[in-house]
Amino acid sequence: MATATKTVSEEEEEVTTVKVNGSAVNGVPPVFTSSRELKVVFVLGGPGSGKGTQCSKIVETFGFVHLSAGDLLRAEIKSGNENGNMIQNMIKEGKIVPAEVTVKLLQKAMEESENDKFLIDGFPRNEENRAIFESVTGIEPQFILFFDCPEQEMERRLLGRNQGRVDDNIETIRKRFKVFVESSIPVVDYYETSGKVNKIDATKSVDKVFDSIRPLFDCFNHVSSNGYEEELTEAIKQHNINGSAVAITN
Ligand SMILES: Nc1ncnc2c1ncn2[C@@H]1O[C@H](COP(=O)(O)OP(=O)(O)O)[C@@H](O)[C@H]1O
Ligand SMILES: Nc1ccn([C@@H]2O[C@H](COP(=O)(O)OP(=O)(O)O)[C@@H](O)[C@H]2O)c(=O)n1
Repeated sequence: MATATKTVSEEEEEVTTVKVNGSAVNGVPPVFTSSRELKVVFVLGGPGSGKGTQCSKIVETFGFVHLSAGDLLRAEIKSGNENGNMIQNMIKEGKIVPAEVTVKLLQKAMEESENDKFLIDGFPRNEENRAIFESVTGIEPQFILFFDCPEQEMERRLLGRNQGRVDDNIETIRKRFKVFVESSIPVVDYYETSGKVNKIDATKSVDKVFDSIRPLFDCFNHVSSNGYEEELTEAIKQHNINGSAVAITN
């Protein structure tokens, strides 16, 4: 009689062979257990550049799931998990939490969701974030949204944010800016070499910023006869022709 119980070897097989987007990294297969073809967009930019604000609008209009690495880490502190104290101290100091912790939270959130389109906000924040995410999930991002904003404007926004965050004070803000320039900009540079970065002028009004983002997401809603990949490539090309070729200003 057939039974629902899997043998150990069947379970091993499932974990190592049913994987997202396929490829093994350095010969080690990804351990992600979902078999869905997930589409991921990374949303990067300095603290206070408006990432979360725009992610909410993209979710409303294009049906993505918003995963904020910072929000997931803050929820972990609240949950009373053993890592909570360490995470709290890192955030207070504006430091980047070890990638295994953050990747595990992102992975769990993606596996628990039934959606297949994710905006991953505030991640990868350094090379370690990027490499571990890639090796664990096997996911290559569709593209990167990079919010370009001068520090003076980000500082003004953060000091007015009023969300009671332990890191929105001038001392920690300065540390976060330094970490952003030293650790996060190199990740943007890395993706720039494969033409995946779409720089957004984040100094404009919320609605104007969204207008400049919108064409990059249209292809997720209506796929032309050329197919989704071609439509996305064309949208990225047009975005760059329209005066936003990547030139990091920090
Ligand atoms: N385009 C904008 N112009 C002015 N203020 C903005 C703009 N976008 C966001 N803000 C405000 O700036 C603060 C930081 O925005 P937020 O989306 O939380 O940034 P991030 O997620 O990049 O840290 C918030 O108080 C938000 O309301
Ligand atoms: N990938 C990430 C994202 C956030 N964080 C931590 O969470 C803090 C807040 O990040 P956030 O993305 O919520 O906020 P912003 O700094 O973008 O405003 C960072 O300064 C880091 O201490 C992290 O360690 N690793």
